[in-house]
Amino acid sequence: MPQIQTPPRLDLRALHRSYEGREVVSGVSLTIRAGEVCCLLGPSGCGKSTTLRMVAGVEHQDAGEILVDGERISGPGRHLPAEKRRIGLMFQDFALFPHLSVAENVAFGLTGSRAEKRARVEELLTRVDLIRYIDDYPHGLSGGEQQRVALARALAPKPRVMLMDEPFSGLDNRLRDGIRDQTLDLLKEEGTAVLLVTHEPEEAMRMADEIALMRGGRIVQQGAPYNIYNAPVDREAVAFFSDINVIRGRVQGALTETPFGQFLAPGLPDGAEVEIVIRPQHLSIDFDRGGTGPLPTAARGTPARGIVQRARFMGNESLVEFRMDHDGSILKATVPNVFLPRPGKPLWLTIRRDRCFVFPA
Ligand SMILES: Nc1ncnc2c1ncn2[C@@H]1O[C@H](COP(=O)(O)OP(=O)(O)OP(=O)(O)O)[C@@H](O)[C@H]1O
Repeated sequence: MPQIQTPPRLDLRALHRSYEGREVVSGVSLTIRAGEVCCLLGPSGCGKSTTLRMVAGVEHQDAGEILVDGERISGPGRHLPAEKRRIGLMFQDFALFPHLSVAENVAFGLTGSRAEKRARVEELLTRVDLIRYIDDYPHGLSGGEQQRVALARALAPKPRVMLMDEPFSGLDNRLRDGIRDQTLDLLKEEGTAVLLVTHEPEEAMRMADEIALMRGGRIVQQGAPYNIYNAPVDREAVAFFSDINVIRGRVQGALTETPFGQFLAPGLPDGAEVEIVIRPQHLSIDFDRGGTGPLPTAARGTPARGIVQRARFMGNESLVEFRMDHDGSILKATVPNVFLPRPGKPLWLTIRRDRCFVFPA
């Protein structure tokens, strides 16, 4: 039997957009299936919101196509207006209509009989746990409750695609996690394809099935959060998720010699400069034993000595900064719980070789 492939719910093909001669979105392509959440993650100004606005239909791309369920809704010679796209929107300043009740807000975009509308409103308000406020007005609700009403309103007409731009950034930290989880559950149940824009790595890791890492108008890497975190494409991709340490070396015979031992540098020519990038939590600290450190191992390589510059307690871990004997560079290590050695103390560092990333400099 031939397999019938359903097209992705949302399919962006090589979108481009320039303002005043400057390209701010350069060839963005991605697909999202029904029930999946894709996060566009990147620093401010990298073109995330512009991409979202093109999908919403409030802005037109200069080139490229947008398809929903295989139907071209925007491309050369065709631009379905925003209100015909069946795309839901949820933005940071989600303003509910203050003069309409909670029920009227949720029913706003609905068509059908009174009874049908009422049934859908009740269904959604029950699912966001706000049915008791159905006849109240928005001003009486907390920020988090208003946010959930906004979510119910956006989902009420059963949009095929939901666009969310930093939807949780106005909420305080304690509320945010709960609302994120509830939102995610509801989006999954509804089977909507979600394109969510954020500049916060934690939000992307928490929400996304897939992350598209954006920089300078381009998607530089795309994949499951685990893969983006553990197999980053370049130094900036590592640095976007955490503090980093960089150890420099030069390639000789596909190997790079460093004070921490040799590293493989496959495919790089002799003489090439490389950067070995490692996160602070993957450095280990060991005591000085009269001028020597721990014995070298295959997993952790050779130890190198550094002098503690400062140590700070960060809540569930401690951050220790070292000035390294071999080149005076600063390396940072984090350790769980409390470890606060005095400045000036010599200690030895080893690095988890399976957690190092080697990039050409
Ligand atoms: N209407 C416009 N006219 C001119 N330049 C614009 C316009 N809209 C956006 N830009 C520029 O395009 C670039 C990308 O903006 P965009 O809002 O897409 O970035 P972003 O990644 O969403 O950032 P942020 O998170 O800060 O919104 C920025 O340099 C911005 O100044």
